[in-house]
Amino acid sequence: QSKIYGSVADLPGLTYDFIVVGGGTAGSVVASRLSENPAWSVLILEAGVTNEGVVLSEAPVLVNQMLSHPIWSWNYSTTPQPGLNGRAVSYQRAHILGGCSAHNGMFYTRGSADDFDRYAELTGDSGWSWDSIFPYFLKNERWTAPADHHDTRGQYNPRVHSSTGKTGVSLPGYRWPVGSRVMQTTKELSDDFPFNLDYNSGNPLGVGWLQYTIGGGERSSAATSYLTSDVQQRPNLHILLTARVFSLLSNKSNRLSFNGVQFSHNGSPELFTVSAKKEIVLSAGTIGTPHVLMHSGVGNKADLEGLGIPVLLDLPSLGQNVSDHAAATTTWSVNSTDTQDELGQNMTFFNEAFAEWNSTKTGPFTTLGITHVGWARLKEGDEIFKQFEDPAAGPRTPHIELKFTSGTFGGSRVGHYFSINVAVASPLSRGSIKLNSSNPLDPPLIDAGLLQSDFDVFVIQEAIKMAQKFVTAPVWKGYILEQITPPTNITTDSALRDFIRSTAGTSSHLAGSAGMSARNAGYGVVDPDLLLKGAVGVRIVDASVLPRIPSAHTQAATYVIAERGSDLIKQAWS
Ligand SMILES: Cc1cc2nc3c(=O)[nH]c(=O)nc-3n(C[C@H](O)[C@H](O)[C@H](O)COP(=O)(O)OP(=O)(O)OC[C@H]3O[C@@H](n4cnc5c(N)ncnc54)[C@H](O)[C@@H]3O)c2cc1C
Repeated sequence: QSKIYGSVADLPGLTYDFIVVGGGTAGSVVASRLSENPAWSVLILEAGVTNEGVVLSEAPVLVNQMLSHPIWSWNYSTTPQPGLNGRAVSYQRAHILGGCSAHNGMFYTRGSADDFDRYAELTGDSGWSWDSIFPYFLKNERWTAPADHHDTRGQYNPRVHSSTGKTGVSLPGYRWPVGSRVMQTTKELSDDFPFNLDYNSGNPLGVGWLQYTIGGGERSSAATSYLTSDVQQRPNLHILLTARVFSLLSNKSNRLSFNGVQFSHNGSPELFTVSAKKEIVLSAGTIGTPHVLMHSGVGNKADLEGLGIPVLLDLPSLGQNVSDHAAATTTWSVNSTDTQDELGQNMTFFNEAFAEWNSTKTGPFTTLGITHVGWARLKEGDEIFKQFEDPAAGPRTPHIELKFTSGTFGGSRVGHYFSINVAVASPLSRGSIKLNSSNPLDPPLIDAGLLQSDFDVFVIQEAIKMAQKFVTAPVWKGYILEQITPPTNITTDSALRDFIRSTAGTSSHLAGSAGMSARNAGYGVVDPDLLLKGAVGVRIVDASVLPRIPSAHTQAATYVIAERGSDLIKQAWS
């Protein structure tokens, strides 16, 4: 008896202790944890569709096919980005139970200890420090053998992992040969690219084996790891899919208090209302959460008034301070056919690999072509720091990310390649989420702020130079044939910066639109307990509360926010 309901009429009632808006990465965790208490009733309202049987989500290698399909996406675009020479870029957000964890790149990267220590400092709550958060990483993570069961000694540090959590994490389960060249480079160019046994230890600097949210050869999403069939069958947990929340409703009291949620179902124009006896937990993500709140009358007063939305709470920080990891790619053609490109060009190989994955969950379908990831800092004392304040959280925090990829990164191109996708790990750029109209069905204005700061362009420029240095190690001789991107006729820094602005894109890591701040701060959206400032009844638990984007892909940080957020809710109501 799955508690996923097909219609509003089938719901057991219209009042619950907790209503979780958004069954995404964080929302799935919160609903799962809160419904551990059989005395509490929990309802998830998720706008997207089921994750059941979606092979493009389950088979790790098929993620790009999933991303090109509109049914599992909100199909957003950014506003024209001045930092990208005015280009507007497509902006992925998942429209499926499990949220972005069900269609992301599965990188499992926690960030630096400094990142979390800075959260503690910014919020005045030591509970967000690395040491305090560390047990939540372990509570979330279920370290798993890679799909090929290879000997993983020397590829990670077991002391910083846990095999008893929920979300499957593993090393690559199919070893593209380029991985051994990357490892050899850490020996041949060890000053620039030292090997790091485990970048998830709190000190990510160096090059290490990539850890993925993959278990048993399949993607492990928040839905598959926290909303398992036994959890879904709890009598106190209820899930309604294709339920699009329009706004939160306030009740009449002295203090602004929200206790209702208005939503549509299956795209019908009829609006329904459900009530929360204890709390509404907003987990609609960095775009969805401010969107719902602004349509509820919360946000920048002038902006809301300009759209004719009655203002209940003037909260100018809502939707501000968002950031992402802008990224660009360097690509070389190689003297080998044994790269991941082969899957896109050799149908026999593709079909055999798919059949292998279907029968044993092994083979090339169990991973992406990325074998390693590197994290690096700009040179200490670089001239750039005279012009810009260093945005990195501390000395263990990278400015640069390098993703070492067998094949083209995230796309297709005829031939065989090695790529290094580079990203700004600690961006200075900021963007915003704003409403476009008073119609809750209209997408918001998404300004991801990509490369808005010249500092971030400088970081990508230096990262591309690092990538080019990487392939000068002797081990690449005879393997690398020709540099494809950036084109070799780019010989000056200013031409390189032009290339970056005209080709760079997003990592889809948008965070920070409802940032945490200290209780007494005159800015921010939630307090350190994740409660909406200036109102009662609403807590925000998702990537929007990150006061700074971590120097890492954002799902691990989202998982720990959700785990700690669930504990904060339990403590408040027990
Ligand atoms: C393409 C892509 C690749 C990525 N790759 C990686 C990676 O490799 N590693 C990594 O660590 N991170 C990655 N990320 C980022 C990471 O997945 C996200 O930061 C994280 O999952 C965000 O979690 P969340 O809970 O904040 O939001 P989400 O997971 O987006 O959850 C929000 C949920 O709310 C629902 N929702 C929104 N609005 C409404 C509404 N009005 N009514 C009802 N429901 C609503 C959405 O449908 C969604 O299910 C990637 C993201 C994307 C998009």
